[in-house]
Amino acid sequence: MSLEGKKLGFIGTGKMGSALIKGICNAGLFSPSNVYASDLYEPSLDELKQNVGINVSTDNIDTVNNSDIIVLAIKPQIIKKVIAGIKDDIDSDKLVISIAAGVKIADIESEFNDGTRVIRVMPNIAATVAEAASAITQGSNASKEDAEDALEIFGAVGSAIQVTENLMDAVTGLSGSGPAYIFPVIEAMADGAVYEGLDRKSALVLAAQTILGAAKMALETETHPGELKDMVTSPAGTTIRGIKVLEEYGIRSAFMQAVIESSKRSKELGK
Ligand SMILES: NC(=O)C1=CN([C@@H]2O[C@H](COP(=O)(O)OP(=O)(O)OC[C@H]3O[C@@H](n4cnc5c(N)ncnc54)[C@H](O)[C@@H]3O)[C@@H](O)[C@H]2O)C=CC1
Ligand SMILES: O=C(O)[C@@H]1CCC=N1
Repeated sequence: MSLEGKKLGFIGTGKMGSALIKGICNAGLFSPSNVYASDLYEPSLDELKQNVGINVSTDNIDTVNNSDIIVLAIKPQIIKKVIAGIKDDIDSDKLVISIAAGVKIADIESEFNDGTRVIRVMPNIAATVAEAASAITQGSNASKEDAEDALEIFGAVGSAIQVTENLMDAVTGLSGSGPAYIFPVIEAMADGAVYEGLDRKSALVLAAQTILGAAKMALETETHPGELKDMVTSPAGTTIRGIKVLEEYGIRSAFMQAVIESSKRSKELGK
């Protein structure tokens, strides 16, 4: 196993860095003693040290020096500044993984010293519960083994595929941002049932489980979603009344447009 004996570092332990650290440690892919993380915000480091047992520091150089693979989990807007602070401690033995939305591999590589191995990944927040959908793409100095390592890391917290870099903005608009499109759907569906008299707790459980079940069917039956929808929709039944309302509100167009706009923003962040 190519990850054997390797140490994993995270620069940035905000929402996504923490989600990945928790998911990866829970999956048992790395023991917490082989995981290092740094951030400027000490409470998030303390939480990870206490609850997960990883090594933490407020100095990014500690993360770099202790790790073979370094995940940059900081905002796209500060990635250049953060790289400037670590680049001279990164040699060709280390692999850098950026999860920053929009930021192109060539722009990351140009901030590092020549020859730095870089992989770009777009994960999502469901890494915390080992259900992330991630796509990876390989930089010009990264090897096939580096891509395999990245697929193994992100595959341990969900499913991970490899794409060409020109598709990373589409992935960002779809699965990177996607959980945030679905959480309000869960809340809104539950609201409908609360309106009809169901208690909030039961409504949220049923709404979330309904989305989980529908997603699992789409993945496991490999049946077209239209056909799955037809399986639920009885002639003159209840479902078609609900579907008519969703169509009247332009639900398909709304979701399509959300993915397109988010992808556009990802492209903007890369400029
Ligand atoms: N939140 C999400 O669902 C997803 C986020 N991403 C990407 O992940 C990256 C991080 O996003 P979030 O975790 O949401 O942001 P966040 O704001 O929650 O976390 C960023 C962390 O970086 C820390 N930080 C700031 N300056 C630093 C420095 N100089 N050195 C070390 N740490 C520093 C902050 O204190 C903060 O804890 C972004 O590039 C984003 O595009 C990618 C996929 C999904
Ligand atoms: O909203 C964002 O910019 C980040 C990237 C994908 C999900 N969250």
